[in-house]
Amino acid sequence: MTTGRYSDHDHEHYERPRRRTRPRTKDRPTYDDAVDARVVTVDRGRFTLLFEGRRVMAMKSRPLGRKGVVVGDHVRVVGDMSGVDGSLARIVEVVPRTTTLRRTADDDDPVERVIVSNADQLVVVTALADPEPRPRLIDRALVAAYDAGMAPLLCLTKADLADPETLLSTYRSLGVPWVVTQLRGEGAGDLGELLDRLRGRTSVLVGHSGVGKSTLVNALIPDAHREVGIVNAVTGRGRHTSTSAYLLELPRGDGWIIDTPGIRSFGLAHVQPENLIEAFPDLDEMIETCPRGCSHGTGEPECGLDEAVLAGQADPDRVESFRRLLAAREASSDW
Ligand SMILES: Nc1nc2c(ncn2[C@@H]2O[C@H](COP(=O)(O)OP(=O)(O)OP(=O)(O)O)[C@@H](O)[C@H]2O)c(=O)[nH]1
Ligand SMILES: [Zn+2]
Repeated sequence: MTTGRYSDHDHEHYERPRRRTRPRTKDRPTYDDAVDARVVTVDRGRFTLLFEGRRVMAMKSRPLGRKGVVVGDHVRVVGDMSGVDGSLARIVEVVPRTTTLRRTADDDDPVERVIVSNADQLVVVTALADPEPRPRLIDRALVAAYDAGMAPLLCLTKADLADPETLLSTYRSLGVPWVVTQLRGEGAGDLGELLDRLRGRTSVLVGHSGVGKSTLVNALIPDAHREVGIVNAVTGRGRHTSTSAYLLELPRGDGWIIDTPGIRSFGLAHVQPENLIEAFPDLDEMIETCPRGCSHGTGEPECGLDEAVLAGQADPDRVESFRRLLAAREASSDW
């Protein structure tokens, strides 16, 4: 018997349909004995899975073909699930993803790739000072979040060093929720507000080097042991042994976070103005009158957004913020 479960469903939109070189086998195994697990991290083709509270190593099995398996994936697995040294299970299916976050193409790899799946919140970690906030990068992260259908959260670290007001004024009209944290200096350590925002969700933490992301992860999950500090003077990167994303469970089952030491920028080339404006329901209805092919950017002739502003039907700050994000798609800046 064949089931649809192992058909060649492709959840990765970046992949062009591939010509099938082998006929679909009628007698493909159905893996009734497969169990559910979640991908914790990926290292050179080997996957660390979480299964019944323990870590199990696994590899992809043949039926998956070239389909990617990424951190955050819920997978179906067969084989040795003992997790003992040297054991290796096999991933036979990737459960359809609810969200995907991609990193940008780069010189080494011209394809935008999914790096993390099934996260519902993107936490943009930014220091209020040392290093200075980089609004362009925040904007790009927000575009990635809106496009992926993930809720954005600004996490402003090092509140002992600077006041958040200047930065927040830039994001107020976007309505992005925010929390401030402080893990050094007097009165440091209260993460209650952040924990409230993380509870019951899977959150991806992104941020460029030195913003205090590892410090934060270690404070949230004391046995995470993420490496802190020492930025390499030559590469500008932290001294991470691994650059892969890593899924961690918050204490007391309060939710999941995915740390992403390796992400240096987001793939936004695929983001269409129409995808982005969907995250702005108040503006979405204003573009119905736009001429065909309108990109809704600044200076577009007869864009419905301008008309709505003139008619007092749209908040000019909202329109400006939307257009700023639209323009941030094109900026190519790394973390
Ligand atoms: N003043 C101040 N310093 C902080 C705070 N949180 C972290 N730091 C310091 O900022 C530096 C960078 O912290 P990390 O946690 O390594 O930053 P990171 O974002 O993980 O950076 P990479 O490891 O390079 O990816 C360290 O020296 C921390 O001690 C804070 O709340 N206030
Ligand atoms: Zn328009």
